[in-house]
Amino acid sequence: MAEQREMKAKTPWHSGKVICVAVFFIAALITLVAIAFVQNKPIPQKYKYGIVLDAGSSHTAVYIYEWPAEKENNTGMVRQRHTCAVKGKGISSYAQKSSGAGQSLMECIEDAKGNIPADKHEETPVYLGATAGMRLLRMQDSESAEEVMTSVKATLMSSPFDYQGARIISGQEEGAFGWITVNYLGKNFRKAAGTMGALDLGGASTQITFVSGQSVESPDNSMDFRLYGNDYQLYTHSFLCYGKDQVLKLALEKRLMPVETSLEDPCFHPGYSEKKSVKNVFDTPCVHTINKEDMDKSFTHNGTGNFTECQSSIMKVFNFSQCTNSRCSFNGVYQPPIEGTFGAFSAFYFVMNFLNLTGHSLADSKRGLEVYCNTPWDAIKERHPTVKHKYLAEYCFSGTYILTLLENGYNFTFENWKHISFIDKIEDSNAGWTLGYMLNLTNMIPAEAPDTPLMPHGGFVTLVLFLTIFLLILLLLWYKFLGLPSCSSPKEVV
Ligand SMILES: O=P(O)(O)OP(=O)(O)OP(=O)(O)OC[C@H]1O[C@@H](n2cnc3c(O)ncnc32)[C@H](O)[C@@H]1O
Ligand SMILES: [Ca+2]
Repeated sequence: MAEQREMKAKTPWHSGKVICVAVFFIAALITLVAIAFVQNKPIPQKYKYGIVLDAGSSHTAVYIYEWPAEKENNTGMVRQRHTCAVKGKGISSYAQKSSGAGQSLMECIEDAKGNIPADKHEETPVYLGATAGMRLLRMQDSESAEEVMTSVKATLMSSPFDYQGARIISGQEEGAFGWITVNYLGKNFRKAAGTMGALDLGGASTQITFVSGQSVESPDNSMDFRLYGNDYQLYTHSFLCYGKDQVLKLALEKRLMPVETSLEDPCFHPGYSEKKSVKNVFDTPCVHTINKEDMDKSFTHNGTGNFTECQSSIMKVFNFSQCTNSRCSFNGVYQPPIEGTFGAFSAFYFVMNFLNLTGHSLADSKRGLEVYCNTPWDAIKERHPTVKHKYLAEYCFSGTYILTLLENGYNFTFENWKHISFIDKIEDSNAGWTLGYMLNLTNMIPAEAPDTPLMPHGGFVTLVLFLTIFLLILLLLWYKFLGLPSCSSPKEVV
């Protein structure tokens, strides 16, 4: 008996208690591994969607955004899922037949239906923001502007989406939301490095927006935001009539007065010659009104292709003579000194990208344009047979305008020119005001930084699993080298 007891004491695996403990260990281990697997398994992601229609002066674009439902307050989580370009011109071109404005959106609304899961249609907000084209129409004919807006509202309200409004946004909003978009996409709000200014060149207006170290002197140019726990005072200004289509009319107006039958233009290529109607130049509130007789005339627009002369003629569209603030850009508009880096998008990008000037210094850009503007029109057409005729004819003018606006208008220098990046998209999402507009209206940018857990959930579960296995191994090693702690009473040991 004594021998048997001794044997059992030496081979504790035979002890009922040990078997019991081992069974519990193994069961606990299996449970832990199972929990870790289940918790770490990717849960099917739930997405939310939002639609913004950018009713610009030249055209309307529909943007569909998507984001993971539970992460909507994190910077950089919303991305552009899809875009649809509305056929035809901008909604302001439907002034004489307002019902056509709403009708023109139908195709892209159908397209959006196919791009968002049907069960999400009802909860997907849809917004429309109209910009400078509608601002001009409102100035010219407020009744027609109202009718056009009523028409687009009706179309959006009849869609299955959650209609959240259609309005003409202000120039300050256009500038500020463009700034929010580029900095949200660049994840700059939660970085110490600071933010990026935004430069937007549309067809009818242009915006400049940046954080200025100096206090903004004029209240009209100041916008305050508190985002992710930081305060930003923005300088922003929108120049109505200084988008690339309207500014061409301003430049032509200066050269066309008094109305002649032909016009020699250094901003168009040598050999370019087209008959145009005077009405096409003077049909906007951006230029002076002329008498009806002159309005019905036409003129021949001849190119002479000279960059330096083109620049001098473009300088005439800016007024540098009056400034009631400490400093101004042009037309008496206050502007603090340029600071930091800038993202330049829309036509800034389209034009500079076409001219292959997105990565060049200001001096090289001027040299490039000198050669380009002087190239005969026939050679240009031959080189770019597929490019839209209107764009192609105007790249010399547009490029020269961009350089003049940035250097002489906004006071960029040869030195800080390199801080401008000409951008179209940031990580597959277009730079523009629409994303910032939606983020703001859906309260997706919190004023205070959301609390973030120390580590992601998956990491936490994995860490707990590893620590448990580690403890189990320690326990086994302890048993192997020191034996099982005795369960018998001290009396028996004695
Ligand atoms: O902001 P607003 O002023 O309302 O105008 P928009 O929103 O319609 O203006 P866009 O940025 O869409 O375009 C700016 C201008 O660039 C023109 N544009 C678009 N694509 C272009 C391209 O590939 N090359 C040259 N010009 C282009 C367009 O016709 C406009 O005149
Ligand atoms: Ca625009």
